[in-house]
Amino acid sequence: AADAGMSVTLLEGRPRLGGATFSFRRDGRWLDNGQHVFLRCCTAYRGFLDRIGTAHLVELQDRLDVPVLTPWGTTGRLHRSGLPSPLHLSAALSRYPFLTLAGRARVGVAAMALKRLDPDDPKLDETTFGAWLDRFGVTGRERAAMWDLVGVATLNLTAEHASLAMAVKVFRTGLLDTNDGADIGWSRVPLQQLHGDAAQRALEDAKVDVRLRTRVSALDVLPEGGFTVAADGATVSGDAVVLAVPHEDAARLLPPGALLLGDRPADPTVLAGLGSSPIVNLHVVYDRPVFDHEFAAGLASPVQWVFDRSANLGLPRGRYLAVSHSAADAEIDMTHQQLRERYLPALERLLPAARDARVEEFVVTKERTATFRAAPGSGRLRPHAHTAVPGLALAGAWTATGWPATMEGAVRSGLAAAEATIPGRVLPTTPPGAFPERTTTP
Ligand SMILES: Cc1cc2nc3c(=O)[nH]c(=O)nc-3n(C[C@H](O)[C@H](O)[C@H](O)COP(=O)(O)OP(=O)(O)OC[C@H]3O[C@@H](n4cnc5c(N)ncnc54)[C@H](O)[C@@H]3O)c2cc1C
Repeated sequence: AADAGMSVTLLEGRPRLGGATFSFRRDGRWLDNGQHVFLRCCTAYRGFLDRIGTAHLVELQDRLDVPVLTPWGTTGRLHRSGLPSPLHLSAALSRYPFLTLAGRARVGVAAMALKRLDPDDPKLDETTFGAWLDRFGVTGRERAAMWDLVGVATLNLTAEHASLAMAVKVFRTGLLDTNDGADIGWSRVPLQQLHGDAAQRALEDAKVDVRLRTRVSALDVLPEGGFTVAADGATVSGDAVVLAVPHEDAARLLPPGALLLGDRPADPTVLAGLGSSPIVNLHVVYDRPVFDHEFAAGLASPVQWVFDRSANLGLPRGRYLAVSHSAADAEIDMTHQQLRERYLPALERLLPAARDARVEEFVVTKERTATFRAAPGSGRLRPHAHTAVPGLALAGAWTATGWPATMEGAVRSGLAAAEATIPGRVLPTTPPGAFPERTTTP
């Protein structure tokens, strides 16, 4: 909005920007609240990094390549070639050691059927991805070895709970529509540096009045037009408001009659139906290198994904590992000790070098409401940016972005909300598939 020439005030309840992507200091070291990755197909997110001047601080694989580790020592690889989709995955599939010949055929047939589905078809939001996979005779083992490996990390739900519509979006956009969509990217620096701090600098350069530690308690529509926002004893007024808070907070703050679902008025309390899905991250520092990869997925292990974040702490490679566990309903209430007893032996089984290493630090970060639950029916509960009140727009990864709860969805929602509040103004957007040199003021 500031790029489009608006005078903008940003009210943030926390003492920092960055929202669900943040870092914290512990014993003088920066740890992220949770490992965040993006894919090459996340064009709006990558455009956002470019806009705030941090695109050079991320790594993006030339080609998708994921080592898949097992407790019995066999390592598989999910990787792509330069061939056009779907041939780009055929070599990996034919050599993937965790599928039988029949299993590979079933994966191929299901992938081709999935490519023909439209993620915007509301019917797909009425069933689970798991129920759909069952139609192809996909076994539990194949589901774990292929579909959940990608699906759980991106949807934050297992196939048996995830909406088919969201799964189609992820697998089509990432793996099937183009050959390079799923190349994986990650930050080389703490998230706070990549997002929050850099965004604050970019906003202030764009003359945005950024007010931290300013929690909004009420949002009112004025009879004569315009809005007032009450925040920590102060009142800010404006011609337009973007409400960019999680859905639970939006439900409390939305003025009566404002929410539209499918262009019909809806009571904001229905947003509670979006629910939440937790993520648990474990940060383990060893006294010596134990890991040979940048990251890897685990199979038949409580370790879903493990990342080498040693560079983040200025340690030699392979010493600081971040273990990311999505759809963590069973783990979220475990104690520190229970998580330690579950994950350290599991890491030793996947990484033989960890067996002789000493654990110097074991830190747990839990995000109970990490994302909304992308379950069947969630599509109906995700509003578009515009509301029934002209000048009031909604933003957030939970709104109707077409994406699951991701950084990409969050950025897309922000652009849509800014456009919705500025009638007649065309804002900089990101052309699909392109990584813009720089987002410019129109
Ligand atoms: C542990 C974890 C791992 C994840 N991994 C990935 C990943 O690998 N890849 C990926 O793409 N996505 C990932 N995500 C999801 C991604 O981080 C989120 O979808 C995205 O950041 C949400 O952005 P948002 O702007 O919608 O909401 P948020 O980032 O939650 O921002 C909302 C902001 O509103 C503020 N706020 C709330 N109420 C008020 C109020 N009353 N007044 C003022 N301010 C208020 C909050 O303080 C917050 O800063 C992960 C999330 C978590 C938690």
